[in-house]
Amino acid sequence: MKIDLEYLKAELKKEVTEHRYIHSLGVADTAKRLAQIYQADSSKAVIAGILHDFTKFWPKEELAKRIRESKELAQDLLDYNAELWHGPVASVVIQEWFDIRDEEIIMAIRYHTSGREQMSLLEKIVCLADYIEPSRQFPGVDEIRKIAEQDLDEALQVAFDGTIQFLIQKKMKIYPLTVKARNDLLKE
Ligand SMILES: Nc1ncnc2c1ncn2[C@@H]1O[C@H](COP(=O)(O)OP(=O)(O)O)[C@@H](O)[C@H]1O
Repeated sequence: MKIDLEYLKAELKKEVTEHRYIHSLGVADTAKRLAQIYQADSSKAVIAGILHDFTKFWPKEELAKRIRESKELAQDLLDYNAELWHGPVASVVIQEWFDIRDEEIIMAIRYHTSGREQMSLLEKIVCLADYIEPSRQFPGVDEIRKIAEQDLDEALQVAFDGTIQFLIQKKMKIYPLTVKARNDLLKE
């Protein structure tokens, strides 16, 4: 794929904080390494990693508007945590801004926070990379990093368990796709 990564990074830098920029490059790096281990397309993994949080700092009203105006995005997102909105919106925005038309990249960005049932290999890789990239620090992250080297599905399931536990602890609504994603990984 002929996409100028330096251009994507420069555009990302204009949209996000320094911390988020470093996180995004960490996700790109980790996704690349996971793609090498699990034989996915590493150039797609890098592009999705760089761009997954592209709209993270857009105002909530703008994100909600983009979801309402989109025929591609699930409208029920609007009934849940606004933290879930930036991935789906970024997956639409990158099509317009960068003419990225690759469905695998688009879906990996769209579902990087929630996951979903029947995730593709690239979706799993980007979602897990977001959880374990080097600047992430939370209890248990090293254990997930270890599992990630051996078993992609198990590592992602443990990551979703952590997210679900976090939401329960905070008494927050759980967007059901994450539960579905987690159950699906247990079945596989
Ligand atoms: N199923 C879900 N339902 C509701 N909120 C969720 C769900 N999954 C993740 N979140 C929220 O999204 C946040 C993580 O977003 P994420 O995109 O992974 O982080 P980042 O944007 O920092 O890479 C969690 O802290 C949680 O608040």
